[in-house]
Amino acid sequence: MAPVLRLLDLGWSVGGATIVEDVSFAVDEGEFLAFIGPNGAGKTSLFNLISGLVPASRGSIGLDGTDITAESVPARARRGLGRTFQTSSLWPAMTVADHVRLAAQAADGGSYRIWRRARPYADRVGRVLERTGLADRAGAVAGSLSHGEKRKLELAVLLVGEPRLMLLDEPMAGVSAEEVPALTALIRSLHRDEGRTVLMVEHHMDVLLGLADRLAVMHHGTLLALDTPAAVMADTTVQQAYLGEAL
Ligand SMILES: Nc1ncnc2c1ncn2[C@@H]1O[C@H](COP(=O)(O)OP(=O)(O)OP(=O)(O)O)[C@@H](O)[C@H]1O
Repeated sequence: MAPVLRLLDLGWSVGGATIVEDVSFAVDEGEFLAFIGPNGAGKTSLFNLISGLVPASRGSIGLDGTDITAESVPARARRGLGRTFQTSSLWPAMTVADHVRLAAQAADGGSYRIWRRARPYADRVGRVLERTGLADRAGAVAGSLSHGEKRKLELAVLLVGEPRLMLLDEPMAGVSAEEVPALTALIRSLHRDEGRTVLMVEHHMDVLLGLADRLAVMHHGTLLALDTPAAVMADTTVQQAYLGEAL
């Protein structure tokens, strides 16, 4: 079986600086691969390359055996690749349900036209809000949500497009300690119960240990290690890269 995603010598340079360098790895269907690494290591840049937000300077990206290196963000999304962002991408004055409805319209190839009729999307929106635990917040504006609810809404916006491969960039960022377990359980369920392939950047190892099949360590734009969590944590090169800090 071909891997879902295959990166080969992927690189990105901007303004004379090399941000991502010679990154190669493959991800199998249904796998959960987590990315760790110090600030500025290139994790978000790598996600930008995979999702098509920035063009690759070198190397290639294959999805289901097709070379998508030159494809646009929407073309990749149509193939089932979706992502969330490290910083919140919500409209504070728009309701939870409208966020998901507009994302559904966009996923159907429509535009983000706010005046389009809501009814055809009601069932789909309802299902996604139920799935993400936001059904009772459907009429609330995004600005009134807790940080954890905002992260769930970002997942709902992603899920309504039915991605098979989800890139989650620090989905716990800004979330209170009390809200982390529910969000972790939701992400685990999207992976284990629905079989979605997940790539996730996360700084908190305690969150990742119950989720990730493999850990990828980024350092200065390169892939320093890629292995099971236990093997990565025992890797002396990784330990040195973190200057003795506990992972
Ligand atoms: N558009 C850009 N132009 C110039 N430099 C950039 C650009 N985007 C990112 N960088 C630089 O590339 C490096 C990697 O950034 P990136 O955000 O990918 O790291 P990261 O591992 O995701 O960090 P963090 O954990 O802080 O989110 C940083 O030094 C950053 O300043």
